[in-house]
Amino acid sequence: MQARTVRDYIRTIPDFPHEGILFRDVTTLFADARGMRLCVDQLLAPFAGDRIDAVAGLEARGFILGGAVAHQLGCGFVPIRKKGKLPGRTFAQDYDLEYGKATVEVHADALEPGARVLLVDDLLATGGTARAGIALLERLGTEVVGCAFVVDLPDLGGRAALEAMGMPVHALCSFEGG
Ligand SMILES: O=P(O)(O)OC[C@H]1O[C@H](OP(=O)(O)OP(=O)(O)O)[C@H](O)[C@@H]1O
Ligand SMILES: Nc1ncnc2[nH]cnc12
Repeated sequence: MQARTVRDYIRTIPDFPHEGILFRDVTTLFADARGMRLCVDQLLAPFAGDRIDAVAGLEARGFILGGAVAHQLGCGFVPIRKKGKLPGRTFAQDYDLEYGKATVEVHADALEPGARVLLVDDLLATGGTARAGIALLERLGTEVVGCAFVVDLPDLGGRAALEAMGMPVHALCSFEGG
């Protein structure tokens, strides 16, 4: 039977990358033409009436979605990368992950102050990555109009943390229990 919803295309792999983690694998969603189309359309739907000047995506899976969303909107794409990958002058932000610690960076001249930016990633877990991305975008003087994710893991608290900051959060599906 044909998969119907975005959630149906996502594969769960237990114990990756560590024992006890249920890894929600979006490669099976991205590999499907209809799945990708559903993702891009649904990620944008709540922001249809908003002015969006740019899309920012979080490395790595947020690049795949963010590029497609930016193309659909007809605006530019700004990568928020793991430490040490961007060649120009950067701002950096440390953060905690569900399984580890990391640092993300953005080019200091990536966007004009006042630009209205949509932040895109594949998955929201603790929200540490998204909060680091928002902090970088705000350091550039931009306004983050919202965050759009394919997957929310509500038990890990990311949505609650973002909403407590007053950030609009849009997720296409959720998995209870991590
Ligand atoms: O809400 P959080 O707890 O911060 O977790 C969510 C982040 O974790 C995953 O990326 P990961 O850091 O595994 O990097 P990758 O996309 O480069 O594999 C996912 O793609 C999000 O970016
Ligand atoms: N459970 C999970 N599945 C996929 N990516 C993740 N990033 C953080 N937690 C994850």
